[in-house]
Amino acid sequence: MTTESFDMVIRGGSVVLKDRTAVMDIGITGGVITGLGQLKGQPALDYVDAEGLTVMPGMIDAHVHLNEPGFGHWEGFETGSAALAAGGVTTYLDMPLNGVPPTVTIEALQLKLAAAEGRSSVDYGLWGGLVPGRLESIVPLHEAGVIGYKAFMSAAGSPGEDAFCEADDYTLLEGMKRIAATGKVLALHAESEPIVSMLAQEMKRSGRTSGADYAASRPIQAELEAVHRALIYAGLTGCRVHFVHISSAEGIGLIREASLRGLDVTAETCPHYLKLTTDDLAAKGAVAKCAPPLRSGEEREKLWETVKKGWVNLIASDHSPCPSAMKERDSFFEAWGGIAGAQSSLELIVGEGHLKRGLPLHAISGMVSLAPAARFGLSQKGAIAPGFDADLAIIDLADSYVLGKEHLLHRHKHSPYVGEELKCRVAAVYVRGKRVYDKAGGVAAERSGRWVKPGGVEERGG
Ligand SMILES: NC(=O)NC(NC(N)=O)C(=O)[O-]
Ligand SMILES: [Zn+2]
Ligand SMILES: [Zn+2]
Repeated sequence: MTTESFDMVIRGGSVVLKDRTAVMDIGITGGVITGLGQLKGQPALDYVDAEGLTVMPGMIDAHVHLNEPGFGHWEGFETGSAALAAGGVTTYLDMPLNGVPPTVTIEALQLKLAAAEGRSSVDYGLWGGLVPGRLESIVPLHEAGVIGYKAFMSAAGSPGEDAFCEADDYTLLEGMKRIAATGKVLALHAESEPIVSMLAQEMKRSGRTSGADYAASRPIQAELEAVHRALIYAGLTGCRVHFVHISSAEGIGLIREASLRGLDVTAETCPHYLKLTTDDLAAKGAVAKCAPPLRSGEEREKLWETVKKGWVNLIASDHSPCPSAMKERDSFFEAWGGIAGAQSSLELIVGEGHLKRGLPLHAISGMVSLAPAARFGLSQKGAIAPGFDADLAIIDLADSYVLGKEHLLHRHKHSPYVGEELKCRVAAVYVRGKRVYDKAGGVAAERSGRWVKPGGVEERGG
């Protein structure tokens, strides 16, 4: 493909395509990839030298909790998106529950959009919520352009008074029926409330409140029971379901089997289940607390096997930040559940998956970029190919470093990955052809992230 003159050519990088990696140039015009291949001799206004570096599609982080409106003191669009940009993320999908109010009505969606406008370094989509008593919001939220809907099958931790409630079985079934009619996806936190609340009560009653006790109170069976039930509901209602943060190989296997039987279901896991284990709960404390909890080293390796077999559809951070003091509680049960990992996902997965375990880069890119774009209808995004948005993460595979608090750009400087060696590093990030981050200069002052809706990009403001 040729063009008269590019706005920019990124020269000589190892470019990660859908099915292979190859050294080539990327020509960009008007924020879109317009040339790919050997572009030497073709004029451009600007050149970027990527020789010796790897150019991946920017990560699309499908699972991020930012806390605006209302709880910007936990995490805001500016700090959260800065961390994401530095981590090679070019689009993120914000979950509906950690802002106040939660995104369960059109009014709340408008508040979320107003809070985000002009303040995000990278593009973003917004999830709506499925909660009891709000079934009437499903269609208006769909029409307004939410990515899909998030529901919890066990109690959801959410800040503020106006809490985001878990869906009872009636809400789940009726909600799934209505969501099916919109064609959108229901993202499910699948843990059985009866199992986890019964076991948590037992632990707390007997004074067992360590990290290991917390993990034991949310066993893999809780995940499997909820996945089973939701798969049956998906079969009954025809609802497309995306299972977020699956923590076990068995859970991934159940979802994979159901998809082979014809259900429209996908599975997500997160970098923390692929990097950390229950040992880290003792070593690192509640910064490593999340739900479902971290699993054993043996389980982690079983999960990697499912990744290698291509059974995991996508990987997302589940960045769920909080003030650091909320991680410092005597009882593990009282600490905030959520891992602040936004900045490290891509570096971790490339390091652990490609550099350590030999997974090809295009397979990683498939899980972190192409699959989320395809699953959630972001047709302009997720691949390095002509006609796609020039959303790119340039990675230096030889630049390993130990993550320190000083690197973190999100609001509260804790992460379970502090002190860990990351085997590669994001060198520069482009969103629609604009540089939003580079290692030397940090995050660009101009915050040009836009709201993306399934089926296209919403132009808001300037
Ligand atoms: N309120 C949250 O951010 N919850 C999240 N917390 C985790 N994963 O520990 C989640 O996705 O369930
Ligand atoms: Zn969840
Ligand atoms: Zn989450």
